Amino acid sequence: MARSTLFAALRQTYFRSTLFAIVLGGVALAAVAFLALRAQVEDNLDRIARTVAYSVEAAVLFGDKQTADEILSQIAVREGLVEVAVRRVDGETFAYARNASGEPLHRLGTQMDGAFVSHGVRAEVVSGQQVLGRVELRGDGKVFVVLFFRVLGVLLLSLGLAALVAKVLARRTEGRILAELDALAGMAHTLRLDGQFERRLPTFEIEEFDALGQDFNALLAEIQLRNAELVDRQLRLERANQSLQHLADHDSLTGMANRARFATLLKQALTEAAASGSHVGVLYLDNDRFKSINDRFGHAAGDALLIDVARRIRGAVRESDLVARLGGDEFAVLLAPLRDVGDAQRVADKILMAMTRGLRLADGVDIELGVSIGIAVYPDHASSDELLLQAADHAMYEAKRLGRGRACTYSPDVRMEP
Ligand SMILES: Nc1nc2c(ncn2[C@@H]2O[C@H](COP(=O)(O)OP(=O)(O)OP(=O)(O)O)[C@@H](O)[C@H]2O)c(=O)[nH]1
Repeated sequence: MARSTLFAALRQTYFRSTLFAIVLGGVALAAVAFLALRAQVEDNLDRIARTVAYSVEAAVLFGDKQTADEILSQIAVREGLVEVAVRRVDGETFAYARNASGEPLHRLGTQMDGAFVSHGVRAEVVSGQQVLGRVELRGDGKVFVVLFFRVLGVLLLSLGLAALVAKVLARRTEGRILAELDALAGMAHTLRLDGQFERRLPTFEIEEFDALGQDFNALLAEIQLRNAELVDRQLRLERANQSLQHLADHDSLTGMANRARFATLLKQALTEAAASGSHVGVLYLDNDRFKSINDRFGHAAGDALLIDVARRIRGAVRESDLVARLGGDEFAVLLAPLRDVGDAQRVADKILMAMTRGLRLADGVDIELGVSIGIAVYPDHASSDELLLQAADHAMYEAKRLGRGRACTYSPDVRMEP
C-alpha cells in the first residue's frame, strides 16, 4: 500500500475541494452574468427595433425608399448596429443599411451577437391598424463582448482571490495541526529514546489533540508511578539481598567475616598473589584457656570477651586486612598484600600487644585476655589456600605448646602437633 503523509493527504483534499468549488462557482457566475447581459442587450435591441419601425413608418407608407435608407443608416451608425432592414409584408426588402467594421473585436462582437443575442429581433412597421412591414436588425455585439469580458475578468479576479484566501487559511490550519501533531509525535519519540517519563505535554488548541495529550500525560504519570514502585521494590530487594548476603558471610556474634567468607577471600588473594608474585599472610588466633572463662564467668561473659577480642584484632590491623571468626574462640586474619614474613610477625605482635589490657565486665569483674597466634605466609610456607591455613593452624598449636600468649611462625623443620 502506497503511504502518504497526513499533510499530503490534507493538502490534496484542500486543493481538490477548492478547485471544484471555484470551477463550479465560476461557471455558475459566468452563466448568470452571460444571461443577465444578454437580456439587457436584447431589451436594448428590441427598443431600437421599435424606434426604427416608428421612424420609417411614413417613408414605408409613402414608398420613400431613399428616406428610409437614410434613416436606417443614421440609426445603424448611432446605435452601433451591424445591419438593419425594413421588409414589406410580402418579404421584399424595402430599405437596408449595413454598418460593418473590420476590427477584430467588432467581428467577434458580430459573431457573438449572431450566435447568442439578436436572433430574429424584429418589430412591425404599423400605420394605424395596418401592418406595412417589419424591421429586422442585428446588433453590434462589441458592447456585449466588452461587458461580458469585463464581468468575466472581475469574476476570475474574485475567484483567484478566493482561491488565495482559501490557500492561506488552509496553510494556517495545516500549520496549527502540524505543530500540535509534531509535539505529540516528538514527545513519543523522545520518550522512546531517553525514557524520561517525568515530561508532560502542554495543552493544545485543537480539542482532539488536547484530549490525546491529556491521556498521554495520564499514561506518563501512571508509568512514572509504576517505575517508582519498581525502583522502590528493587531497592528493598537489593537491601534484603545484601542483608541476607551479610548474614551468610558474617558471624552474628562479632560481626566479623565467617569461615566461608574467609575461605573465599583467601582463595582469591592467593590467585592474585600468584599472578602478581606478591605475598599473602594468614594469622591463626585461638583464645587461651577460654573454656575456663566460660566456666568461671558464664557463657555471656565469654561472648562479651569474644566480641572484645574481635574488636581489638580489628583495631590492630589495616582496614584492607580481613578479620574473620572461624568458629568457637578461633579467629583468623588475612594479610594481603604482604611484603614479607617479618611484616606478618609485626602484625601478630601488634595483636598480642592489644590483648595485654584485661577486659572489665559489666559487673565490674576483670578478665585477662590471651591469644596464641600462628603465622604462615604464601608462598614461603604453603602453595595453596588450604595448606596455608593448615600451616597457620599448626603454627598456632606450636605457640600454645610453647606457653601460649605468643606468636609462632610456621616452620617445616619443626614437627607440629595439632
Ligand atoms: N561463650 C562462648 N563460648 C564458646 C563459643 N563457641 C565455643 N565456645 C567455647 O569455647 C571453648 C573453647 O575451648 P578450647 O579452645 O577448646 O580450649 P581453651 O579453653 O581455649 O584452651 P586452649 O585453647 O588450649 O588455650 C569451649 O569451651 C567452647 O564451648 C561461643 O560462641 N561463646
